[in-house]
Amino acid sequence: MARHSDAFIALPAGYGTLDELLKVISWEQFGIYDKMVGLLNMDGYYNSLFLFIDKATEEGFISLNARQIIIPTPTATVLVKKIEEYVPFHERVALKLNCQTEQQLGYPQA
Ligand SMILES: C/C(=C\CNc1ncnc2c1ncn2[C@@H]1O[C@H](COP(=O)(O)O)[C@@H](O)[C@H]1O)CO
Repeated sequence: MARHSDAFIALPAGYGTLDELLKVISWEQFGIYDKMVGLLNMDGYYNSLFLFIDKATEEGFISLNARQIIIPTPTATVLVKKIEEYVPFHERVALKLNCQTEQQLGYPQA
């Protein structure tokens, strides 16, 4: 399913959504996908997650390039606009993996 998607978005939710969100961010980090990862940060729901991500970036656990993978938006309207305007840029990722590697790692197939 991920392979056929135009973008990944997460709405305010719980563990299951966080699981999927962090997974696609990780895939993007390794260059498996280069699709927009949008977060509907309605009423600042995910502000504390961004505080954590910024701390991890400051501490060097997340690269500055990888920090930019996730794109927060305050409303659904802005989220859709950002998806329409999104331009992929692979240079932000540290390592480019291909589909064969993806299969070897056991990532889900479409
Ligand atoms: C095996 C995989 C994922 C397992 N998790 C889920 N699978 C399917 N549907 C899910 C999963 N986690 C949540 N959901 C659905 O999303 C709703 C929101 O959940 P959240 O925990 O509040 O984010 C929930 O109601 C479920 O319908 C593959 O990676």
